[in-house]
Amino acid sequence: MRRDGADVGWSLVVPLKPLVRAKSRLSAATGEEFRPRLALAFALDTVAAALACADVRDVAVVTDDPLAGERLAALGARIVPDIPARGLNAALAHGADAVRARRPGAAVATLNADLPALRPAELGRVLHSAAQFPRAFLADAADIGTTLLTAASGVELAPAFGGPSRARHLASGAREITVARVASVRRDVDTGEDLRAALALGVGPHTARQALRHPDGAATVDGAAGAAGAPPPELRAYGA
Ligand SMILES: Nc1nc2c(ncn2[C@@H]2O[C@H](COP(=O)(O)OP(=O)(O)OP(=O)(O)O)[C@@H](O)[C@H]2O)c(=O)[nH]1
Ligand SMILES: C=C(OP(=O)(O)O)C(=O)O
Repeated sequence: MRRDGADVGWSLVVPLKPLVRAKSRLSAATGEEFRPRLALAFALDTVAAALACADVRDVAVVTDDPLAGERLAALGARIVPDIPARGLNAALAHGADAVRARRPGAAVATLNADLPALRPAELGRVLHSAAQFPRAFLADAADIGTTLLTAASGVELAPAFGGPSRARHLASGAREITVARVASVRRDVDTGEDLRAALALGVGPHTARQALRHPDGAATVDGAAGAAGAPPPELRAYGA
């Protein structure tokens, strides 16, 4: 609550599967051992960048994973236990309910946990645009899925994620956000190719560290950095 009494700022809901099952489509590119570590790194970079966004008031992570819960709570996120075996949309509705149980007038935004290149200022631009509509969403980089869905104060979230969710969210009456210069908010990582695209944008420090540890990762990160010996852009603190 601001000093003038206004109840402002977005409450974010971030869903995260147990790490043992997360990012299954990445295992072909990264190997089974590395996949859960990367899934955790993506979530840490996503949540750290979200918490650094001036328009974000708080972040609730819906997860049953004990390690991820501990690490994300240490960043400042609230951990909401999942409803087991009900899937992503139930987890998101549950997270929004948990937020609004504490703050009934909350404006809620869901954000996927696989956005390792997320920039706080870009998330801010998306949220400013979303604030004009009762419900709004941002399509993923492939223009097929969704990375963010918002519901204004008093509006039901009604999430319809999974597969081609951009079309589903459009059909549900949510407004598509088309603001420019928000590539990092759309850059979800499901495959090895997506990971290379995120590294080229510049990922947060947790993902950068994992990429450097991976047998093939150092070459990828050096490639993204450009000049040999220069500090990779991925290792910089979050910038605009
Ligand atoms: N809490 C919770 N989060 C989920 C659930 N299913 C998916 N998610 C999260 O929702 C986002 C998008 O999920 P998916 O694309 O289905 O799963 P993923 O782990 O990212 O990738 P794949 O395993 O390759 O499908 C990610 O942040 C997931 O961790 C669920 O049942 N509960
Ligand atoms: C669940 C979704 O994401 P993903 O691309 O990770 O499957 C979605 O876009 O609705």
